[in-house]
Amino acid sequence: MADSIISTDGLRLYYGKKEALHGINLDIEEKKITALIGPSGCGKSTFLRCLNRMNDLIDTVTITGTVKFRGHNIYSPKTDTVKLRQQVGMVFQQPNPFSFSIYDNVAFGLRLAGIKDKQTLDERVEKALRQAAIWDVVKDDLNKNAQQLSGGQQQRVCIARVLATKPDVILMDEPTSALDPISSSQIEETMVELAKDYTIVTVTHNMQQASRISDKTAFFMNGKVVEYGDTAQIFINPKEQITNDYINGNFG
Ligand SMILES: Nc1ncnc2c1ncn2[C@@H]1O[C@H](COP(=O)(O)OP(=O)(O)OP(=O)(O)O)[C@@H](O)[C@H]1O
Repeated sequence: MADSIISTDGLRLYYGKKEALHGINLDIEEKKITALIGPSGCGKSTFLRCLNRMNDLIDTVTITGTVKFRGHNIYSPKTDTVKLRQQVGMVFQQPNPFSFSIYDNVAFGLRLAGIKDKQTLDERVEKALRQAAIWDVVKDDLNKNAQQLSGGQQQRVCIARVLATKPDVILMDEPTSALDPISSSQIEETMVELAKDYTIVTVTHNMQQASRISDKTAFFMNGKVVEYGDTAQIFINPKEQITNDYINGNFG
């Protein structure tokens, strides 16, 4: 059996009194792409944000159950959330570079981690931009404001910003939905390349994207996982009729 890097057990999340996740048990396999699919409002983003404690930033949220990252419950009071978010980084739907230079965007997490040495910063920034497949485009323009790049380029800088801190897991919340088709397919290629070294969990509404790039798929409905398995099995031979109906666009 493949190794899981993250596993959730009985994970429940409440916004105030409303329960949005109803006891999720899911194992995320290392160095694979896992796609979270399901109709709008079923809890995909909420679940994704539980994996690096991003929901802590919302006051009304209560969480029960466990989320283990490499065997440690990340909801333990001992967890250093800054470190956790370096290990389990996040890329959002809207590219959100800070309004400062490309270099400073990518170096941001490194400086936060206390790295000051110029040569180390230069090396790590270059490596991250290469991994995000944008080094050749920006290498002569590192001082340019990142917000002046195209949407697809901005998203790559955001991916580089996450990669710079050497995460194990990259969470992606609809990372291509705000991009044009060419930029989207380029980001997809980058995701497949990155999955050789990193674990990726991605939320997507695009069934073709999920079937093209993911290894594993979890189908969510009403705050529960209806079905989870190898992407080929989920798309070709789902166990549940409702999964089949969703994948074939009968509702959504
Ligand atoms: N900050 C919040 N406060 C209160 N309720 C919320 C909050 N964020 C999400 N919800 C509710 O939790 C449920 C799950 O939302 P979530 O955004 O996780 O779904 P989703 O599957 O990612 O949806 P979409 O595909 O539309 O992005 C929904 O009913 C939503 O209204």
